Amino acid sequence: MKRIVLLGASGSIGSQTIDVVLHHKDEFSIVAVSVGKNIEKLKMLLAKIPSIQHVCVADEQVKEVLRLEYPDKQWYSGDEGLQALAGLAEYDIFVDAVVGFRGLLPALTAIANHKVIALANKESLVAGGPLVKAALAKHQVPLYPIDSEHSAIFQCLQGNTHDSIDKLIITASGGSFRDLTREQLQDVSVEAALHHPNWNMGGRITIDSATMMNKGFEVIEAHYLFDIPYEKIDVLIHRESAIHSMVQFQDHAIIAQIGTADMRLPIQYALSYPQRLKMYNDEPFDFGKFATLHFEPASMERYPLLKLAFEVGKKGGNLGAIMNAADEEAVRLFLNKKIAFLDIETSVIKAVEGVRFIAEPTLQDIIESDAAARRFVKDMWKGAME
Ligand SMILES: NC(=O)C1=CN([C@@H]2O[C@H](COP(=O)(O)OP(=O)(O)OC[C@H]3O[C@@H](n4cnc5c(N)ncnc54)[C@H](OP(=O)(O)O)[C@@H]3O)[C@@H](O)[C@H]2O)C=CC1
Ligand SMILES: CC(=O)[C@@H](O)[C@H](O)COP(=O)(O)O
Ligand SMILES: [Mn+2]
Repeated sequence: MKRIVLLGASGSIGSQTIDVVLHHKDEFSIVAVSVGKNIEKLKMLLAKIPSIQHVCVADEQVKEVLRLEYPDKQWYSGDEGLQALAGLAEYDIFVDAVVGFRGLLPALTAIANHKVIALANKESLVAGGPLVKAALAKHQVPLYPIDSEHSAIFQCLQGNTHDSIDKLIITASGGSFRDLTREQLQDVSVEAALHHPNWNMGGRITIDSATMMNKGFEVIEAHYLFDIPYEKIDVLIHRESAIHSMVQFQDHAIIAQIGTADMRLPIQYALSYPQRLKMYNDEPFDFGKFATLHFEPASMERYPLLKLAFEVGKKGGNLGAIMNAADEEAVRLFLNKKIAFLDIETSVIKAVEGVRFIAEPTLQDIIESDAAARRFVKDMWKGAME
């Protein structure tokens, strides 16, 4: 029985992780969860999953109220609470499914605590890739990707050596606005942006898919996860999201992982690796629904944030932290209808140019760069927020 600590239990990945766990009760149990503000969902989880002993919520006062209601649980709050869950002794797998930069410190704590990492929180690698890699090596801890493309690549690599890889081919749906020109992006709505063609996900990542910031993050994530130089990572637009990514080998063989657009497979594989468990929904991929698959190289002109991510990845330093933080703030402003869709790109590009570059950042530098990039974007749009 593998015991799981799950950050972000109320979110899209969190909910699907719980679904996987509850369908494999002999394999997994959840001992700790965190949510942000969704207390209704938390109460539902506590009623349904008695094995949960430790609970973290975002707000300290909310925690105190819940402590009185559920005195048999251990309660935590805020970012310190997330780290406390990561540092618990009695568990096996740390599932990082909280959104944003706040996933980084708990990931580092869980690694230092010698727990197996199942990583959905790609921001940890975008902002702190070298720190995460160094910690994994130091503590000899495995990390399994949950992100669908990286799970696909991880699956394609099974049984193949690193030196046999020619390149990674990361597929991209193109996002909510893939059929619009850049001119047509001027005044698109939040509601339209939140309508992803193939996946049902949290708000931030859905907007990131539309700007292709998500794909840029995934390029950096792949660079760190698989130790592959940026020159050997391609992005291919594939509208159907049937092929979740591919690896081209030295002999030009290409291995692809195909499946329904359903995160329960990558989540389950990260939890059960190296085993493959039965998928309980019994809805295997239906080739009849995918008679034609489309492929097209991703245009760097159409998607400037994808271009920026390659540049940021190659320059390294604190630029990943700056890019992620600026994007987090800009997406929040867009979702709150304070800025327009294309202002997200402007915010991120200007923050990457404007916030001080540090070539070899410490963890403290990364934390400060994150804060500086957020201030930069807030200052940029001060007028819009009043
Ligand atoms: N959704 C997907 O299919 C995929 C997601 N990912 C990655 O997985 C991660 C999670 O994404 P997703 O599940 O879509 O996101 P969601 O927005 O659906 O969920 C985010 C989770 O983080 C919690 N959270 C938000 N703010 C805070 C806070 N201030 N303090 C503590 N917890 C907080 C939310 O809590 P609450 O709602 O209670 O406020 C929720 O549990 C991201 O890093 C994303 O990039 C990667 C691949 C696919
Ligand atoms: C499900 C998943 O892994 C997301 O990151 C997904 O990749 C988003 O789709 P696109 O970024 O390809 O639009
Ligand atoms: Mn992905």
